[in-house]
Amino acid sequence: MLEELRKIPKAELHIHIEGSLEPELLFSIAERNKIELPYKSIDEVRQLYQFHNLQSFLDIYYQATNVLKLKKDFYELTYSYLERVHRDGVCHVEIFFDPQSHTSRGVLFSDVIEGIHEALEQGKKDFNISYFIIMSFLRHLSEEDALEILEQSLPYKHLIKAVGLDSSEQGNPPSKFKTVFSKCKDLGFLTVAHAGEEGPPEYIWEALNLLNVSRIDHGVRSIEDKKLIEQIIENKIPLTVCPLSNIKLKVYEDLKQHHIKELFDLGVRVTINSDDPAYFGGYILENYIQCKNSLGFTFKDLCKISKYSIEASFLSQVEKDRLLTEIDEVESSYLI
Ligand SMILES: Nc1ncnc2[nH]cnc12
Ligand SMILES: [Zn+2]
Repeated sequence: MLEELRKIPKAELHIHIEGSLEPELLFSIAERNKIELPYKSIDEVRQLYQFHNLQSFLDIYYQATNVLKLKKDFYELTYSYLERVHRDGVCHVEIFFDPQSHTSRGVLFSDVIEGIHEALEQGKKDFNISYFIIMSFLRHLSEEDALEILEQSLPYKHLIKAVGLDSSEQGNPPSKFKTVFSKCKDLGFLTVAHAGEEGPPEYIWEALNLLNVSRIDHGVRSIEDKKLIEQIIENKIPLTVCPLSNIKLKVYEDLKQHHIKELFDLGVRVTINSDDPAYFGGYILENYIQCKNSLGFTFKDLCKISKYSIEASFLSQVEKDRLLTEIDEVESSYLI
């Protein structure tokens, strides 16, 4: 079954490229950039990856991000991720990057986006993985800061498909970013937002009604609001769920308690993603496998979830139809 799961063409729609920085790469880039790390070994770093909530993770994530300085670093980070998920059967990625966490340290916006973009182009040639880039605003910063980075991004607008909203959720509701999201829409960007990871269902309502998002990132706390679930089902709003992330960040104590299967059974278009795979114990395929093992998803269910990931992507309908047919072929060859 593992081999069959690997073969299902999947889209990954919720991956922070900075969250794919494996300790090995962290050390090698730090050495190249002559940055002294506060840890001595890879093992010591991995031991730090015990989190009790989102903020305890973000503190370590932003610290590690500090080693990324040059275009070459962003290229290497992104290409390593693609090399890795190619083995998981990923055919399309929509990756987040957090420009503010780099430009605030003096890194050039151009180096960040060009490094990421060139790696994605190379990955398309080498692994046949298509892509879109999503620029994420850091919600713990002000809306003025978001407007400022939006301004800096405009020369690279052709490389950015959508904007998102991430970082510390509690106390930073989507409504804080209404103006910048409205400006982004006017400029032609699509929009997504993290909501209902740790924050209440009200934040999901705000993301839908005030930011007009195409997808909700995480969204697991929608289960607490019956009306919201009805709305999500009726309007076919996809949720980009990250099961192993939710366990590592203690949204749930155990995968068996996760609501993804309940949401799926209700008819919500859930997708399975990795979020920050270098920190959370698994890339996308591992998330699929553990959902199957802990929550009783069948192979057919997981094919349906992959189809949701294609349908929820920003690909053209022609591209979607081609990939949906490929999933049908994998599914029927397994079920024969
Ligand atoms: N899981 C997550 N939630 C919010 N912001 C993030 N940035 C990176 N990972 C994140
Ligand atoms: Zn995320």
